[in-house]
Amino acid sequence: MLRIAVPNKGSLSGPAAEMLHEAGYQQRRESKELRIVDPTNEVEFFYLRPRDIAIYVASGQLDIGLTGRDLLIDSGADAEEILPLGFARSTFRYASKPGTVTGLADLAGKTVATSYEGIVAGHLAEHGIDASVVHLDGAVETAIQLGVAQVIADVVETGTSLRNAGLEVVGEPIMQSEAVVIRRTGADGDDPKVQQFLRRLQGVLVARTYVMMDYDCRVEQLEKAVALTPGLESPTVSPLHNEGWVAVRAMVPAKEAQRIMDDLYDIGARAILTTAIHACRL
Ligand SMILES: Nc1ncnc2c1ncn2[C@@H]1O[C@H](COP(=O)(O)OP(=O)(O)OP(=O)(O)O)[C@@H](O)[C@H]1O
Ligand SMILES: O=P(O)(O)OC[C@H]1O[C@H](OP(=O)(O)OP(=O)(O)O)[C@H](O)[C@@H]1O
Ligand SMILES: [Mg+2]
Repeated sequence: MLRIAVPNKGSLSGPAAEMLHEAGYQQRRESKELRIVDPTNEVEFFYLRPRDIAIYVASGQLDIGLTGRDLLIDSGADAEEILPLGFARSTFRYASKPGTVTGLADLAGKTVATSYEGIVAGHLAEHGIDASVVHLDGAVETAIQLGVAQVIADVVETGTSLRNAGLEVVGEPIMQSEAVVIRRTGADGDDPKVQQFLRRLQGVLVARTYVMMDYDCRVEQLEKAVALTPGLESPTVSPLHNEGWVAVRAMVPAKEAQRIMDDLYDIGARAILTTAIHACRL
């Protein structure tokens, strides 16, 4: 049975459970459940604190974990990222009161408050900056106002929390994060159960980012049309009853679907339809 760690709380837990559900896995019905078995898929899910997931996976007791890239790096655990999942996207940045710190070099001698001590200590050491780090559990934006630190290092998504606290970012982002699948460093990459799990999640990612496009076009326009909709392998082209016309079917990136429909229309394609993809195995 495959043993998988899933975030039990916080920003990652809802979208992670949703993705697993879309991939056909049974999920817990109630937020207090800490472990469930999905007998049909032969998977056991452990609902753990996002911060602890890399540690469990590195210990070898669990095969796979879903967590944030920033949490993985912060933990320093012996685990590696094997699939980015495209949700909980954020940057990790320094911030301070406007005018107090203008660049990275200004951090020397300052105190940085953060919940991600591992990332910050590593980043400061890498740049040879001698600053103190104070660990806080959350809501670190307030640390400056309350005099615990002059600088914070935290997750930034929309920037609303920083703005509300009257802070501005300092320097370039320390890292870009998103939810990721992790395994123990050097674990057997060919394990068929792990491979099947990853294929299912990849199927969800494709179903979320692509749509199916169908249209009719004249044979003379086919080459131009196919250039607009090359599909993943190659589009399906079938003859229509009306001579000189063909029907074309290809997957296209959802974000570009409207632009592609306009371009197809302009070269004479008609009856252009897009439909959602519910599941997929590439
Ligand atoms: N506002 C946000 N937007 C996107 N990702 C976020 C946001 N806040 C936290 N994350 C991501 O969530 C993960 C942290 O999850 P965790 O549950 O520890 O904290 P949280 O989501 O801040 O929840 P809580 O504050 O309730 O503990 C990290 O990967 C982080 O990058
Ligand atoms: O840029 P934004 O869109 O404002 O998002 C970033 C904020 O979201 C998270 O906070 P959360 O609400 O989880 O509280 P916490 O600081 O206590 O973790 C994070 O720690 C930032 O404070
Ligand atoms: Mg938080």
